Amino acid sequence: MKFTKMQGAGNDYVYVNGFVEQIEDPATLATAISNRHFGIGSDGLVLILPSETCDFRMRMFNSDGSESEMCGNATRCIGKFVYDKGLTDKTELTLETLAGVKHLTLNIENGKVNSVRVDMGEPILAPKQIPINLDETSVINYPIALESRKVNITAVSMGNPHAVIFMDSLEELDIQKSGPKVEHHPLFPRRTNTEFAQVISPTHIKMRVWERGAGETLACGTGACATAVAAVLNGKTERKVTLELLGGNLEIEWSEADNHVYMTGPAVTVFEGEYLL
Ligand SMILES: N[C@@H](CCC[C@H](N)C(=O)O)C(=O)O
Repeated sequence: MKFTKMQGAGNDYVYVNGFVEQIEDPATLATAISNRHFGIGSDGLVLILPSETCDFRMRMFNSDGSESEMCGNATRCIGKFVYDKGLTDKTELTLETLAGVKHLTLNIENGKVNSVRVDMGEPILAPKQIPINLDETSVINYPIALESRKVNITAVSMGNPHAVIFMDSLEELDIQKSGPKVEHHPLFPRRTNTEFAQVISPTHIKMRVWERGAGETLACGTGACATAVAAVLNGKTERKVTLELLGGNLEIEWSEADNHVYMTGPAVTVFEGEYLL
């Protein structure tokens, strides 16, 4: 199987051209190839597929084999993959995902894509749709128990579930301990991605992420969008912010005009190869 390893702000996936390769069991393949010792090494697997309604279709699998509805960093890398490889010459693309249609704008430099702006759509705050088992209209700065501790979460779906926790400082964060506890908290019937965020200024947030099905990653596009939305809902920042992640920065804007969240960030090809199935 031919593959391309790509990363967006350090969130790395193995990308496979599903127009050419037939993948019978992507969940099992995702687990095998993601292994950083016995596989290619990645946060998961992304399939680029034909679509009946859009230019392309994405399927994304975490490193534990679970399929996610959405992946922000992968949408940007798909934009780069299809343009740089000549699968399209369009710089405005539609992408079908399990979380609806996403609109991509490719920024070209020297004939190649160097960054991508994605219309990530409207954030979802209704608990049933996130999903989180609470009878509230929205879950903003809501206290939950993590064993003996209490933390306040803001729950946002960007097509996939996120719990955002604001902290005074990320210095004291033990993400290997706290991440899995929020991911598997009984309030979240389909588990959750978790963002730990420190507001640096009204236009700058530092963030670390514990991803559902993958553990800590260097960046999460949907997580950055959810964090920007949560920061506005909690009165902490302006609507246009820089999200500083371990693997790089993402520019996020929650537009007042159309309620959509816009994400701009890098997309990088790391290497290509063949994997023996
Ligand atoms: N890293 C991604 C999100 C990946 C999906 C997530 N782990 C889930 O299960 O929802 C991003 O860039 O958005």
